Amino acid sequence: MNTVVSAMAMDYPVDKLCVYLSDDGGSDVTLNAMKEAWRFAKCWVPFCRRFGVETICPKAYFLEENHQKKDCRSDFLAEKEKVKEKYEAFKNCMMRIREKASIIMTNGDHPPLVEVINEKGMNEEVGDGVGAQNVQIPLLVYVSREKRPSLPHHFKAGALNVLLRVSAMISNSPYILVLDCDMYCNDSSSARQAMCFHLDPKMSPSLAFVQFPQNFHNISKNDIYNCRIRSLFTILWKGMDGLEGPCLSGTCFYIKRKALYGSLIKEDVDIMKRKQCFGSSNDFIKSLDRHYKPNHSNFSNTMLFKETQILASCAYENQTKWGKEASTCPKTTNPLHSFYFAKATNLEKVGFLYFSVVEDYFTDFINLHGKGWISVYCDPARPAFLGSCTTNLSDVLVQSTRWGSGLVEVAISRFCPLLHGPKQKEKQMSVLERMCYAELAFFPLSFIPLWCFATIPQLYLLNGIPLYPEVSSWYFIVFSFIFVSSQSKHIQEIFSIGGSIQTWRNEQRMWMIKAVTCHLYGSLDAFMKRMGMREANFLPTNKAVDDEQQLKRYQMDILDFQASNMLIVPVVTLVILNLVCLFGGVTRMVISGSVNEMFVQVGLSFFIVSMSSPIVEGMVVRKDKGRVPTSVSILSAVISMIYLLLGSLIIMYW
Ligand SMILES: O=c1ccn([C@@H]2O[C@H](COP(=O)(O)OP(=O)(O)O[C@H]3O[C@H](CO)[C@@H](O)[C@H](O)[C@H]3O)[C@@H](O)[C@H]2O)c(=O)[nH]1
Ligand SMILES: [Mn+2]
Repeated sequence: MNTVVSAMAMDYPVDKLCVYLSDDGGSDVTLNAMKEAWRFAKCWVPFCRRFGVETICPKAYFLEENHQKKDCRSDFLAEKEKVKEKYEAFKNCMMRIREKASIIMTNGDHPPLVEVINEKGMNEEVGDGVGAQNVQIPLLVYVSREKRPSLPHHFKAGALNVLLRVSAMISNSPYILVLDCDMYCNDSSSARQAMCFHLDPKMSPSLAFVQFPQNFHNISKNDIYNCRIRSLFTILWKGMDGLEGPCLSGTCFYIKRKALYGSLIKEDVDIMKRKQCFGSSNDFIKSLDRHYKPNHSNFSNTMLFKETQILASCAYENQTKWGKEASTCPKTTNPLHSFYFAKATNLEKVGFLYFSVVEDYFTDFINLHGKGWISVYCDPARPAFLGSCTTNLSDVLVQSTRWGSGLVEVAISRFCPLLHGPKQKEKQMSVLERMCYAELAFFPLSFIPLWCFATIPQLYLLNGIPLYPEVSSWYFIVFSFIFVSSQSKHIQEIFSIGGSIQTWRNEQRMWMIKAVTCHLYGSLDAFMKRMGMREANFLPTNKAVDDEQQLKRYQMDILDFQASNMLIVPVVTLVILNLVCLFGGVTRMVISGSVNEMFVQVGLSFFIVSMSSPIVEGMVVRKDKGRVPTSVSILSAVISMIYLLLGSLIIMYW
């Protein structure tokens, strides 16, 4: 509800701002809460506007109240007290709504419901005090699309497409801000900032979206899990901004509605063709017209109401081009065949695309940048939006697995960024921009070299067999140059944004952990999907923190190893393996005096072990609930022993 209220309080003409909330759970709790939020907005919005409040998210505003610069105007103080009271009442109301609700299982089986929130149906107990009755606030709309267990709903992309259609009927604004439910607006001027780009006559015709970085309000001091995804938002996106613009990042972007509709909105396209593409709704087709002005005061009008229900139904997208295209390709196992098929047909596709669970990346690559649109990165000093980051290892790994799976899925499909090209007459993406997309799609495959580096040199080290050049050899310089330069690049990047050596260690560690777990599983998942052995799924990240202890550990920068065995065991196994080999290898090296030959292997193991010190600590020193469970340590030790034993036997007798 803070997301909703903060969006409504943005500094933008009231009649041009409409807020839609998509409730995939289809729950009464959300709808009732929204009605209360609307009521609270009636005093919050005028308050923000009148006093130029910067922190427009009420929760954040009242939390930081004590740190604000003192504004002592008496009318402000009086008003603020009143608003605060209302806010408390609003909070209590939320509690009551939540308590009243029985345990609702969102079973993914409910009809569509679109409702414009307004006075009607509200039990009138307010009306006093602040921001009297007749204040104008932005329109607020609740949208819950139809869901049926047997029909695919395409996760977030599906929800966004329903929002696109429904909003076309009610407000049809040409620019849309997309926000995840775990983010809120932190700067009232972000819409105006974005419009500076969208209305710039030079770039406007080809500009598809303005991307803001994802920032988080709950990141711990040292960011042990690298939740801020530093390399994307501070390096890669800025670099791409120098080409044709950053990649769509799922949230915090202002997109041009037209960019998502494709080329079929050109005026000369006939209506039948449009219907084939956009579906059968006449009203929706009408909304594509440049001069169409919806009239939402008409919403009570049953016709409009009925139309939105149809647009939010499961069946609406059948035989249309919403989100798909991939399905029009005949099933074939020959990737080259399907690749050429795609080139030949290159069908129009509209909205957010369904092919991959990283709908943002894929939609952008195929439909936006892939079609010659550009984007802009806007990273103002005051974060425009703030979100909740994942605060425990388990969530981080689950989320990264999903990303890994979605990206590799694209990399190994006919949409592979290195192969897929647009039609001749469309504008081509530059080679460099394309390489950025390829790097994103392929990076999860780094699990292959990382697994090798973490297991093979160690096995040979233990057996006293050198694999790398001796320190005195010239080739040694090549190896050390690569290692040192890549690490210095990383360190330089971090220092340039004011990070510390601690940040560098955390990022290195998380990179290794993710590579050996998430990226391995994500890639396997993608390969299995490709072979038809698995269906797409989207595990949303936790939205509520219910383990206080866990949160405390996060805030104290202590790793929390409460996660499924599947995610933890590979990591612990590799750490034990490296510890054992480092110990054995160094002993052997000292005894036989083979420092010269074994230096690189010892160095590699030492590097891995030193980066993993918190894991070793979690195994042997810590006693709290977040430590590495003893059963995991034992299992991992057994696995690494088996590996070393079998490996050594093979080396000896091969
Ligand atoms: O079936 C679904 C699944 C998700 N969502 C929404 O999608 C958003 C993102 O989901 P979340 O669970 O927060 O996932 P994250 O891993 O935090 O999301 C990141 O990764 C996604 C792609 O995997 C991007 O779309 C997001 O913008 C990006 O923040 C949320 O608002 C969800 O409500 C739906 O509406 N329907
Ligand atoms: Mn999220």
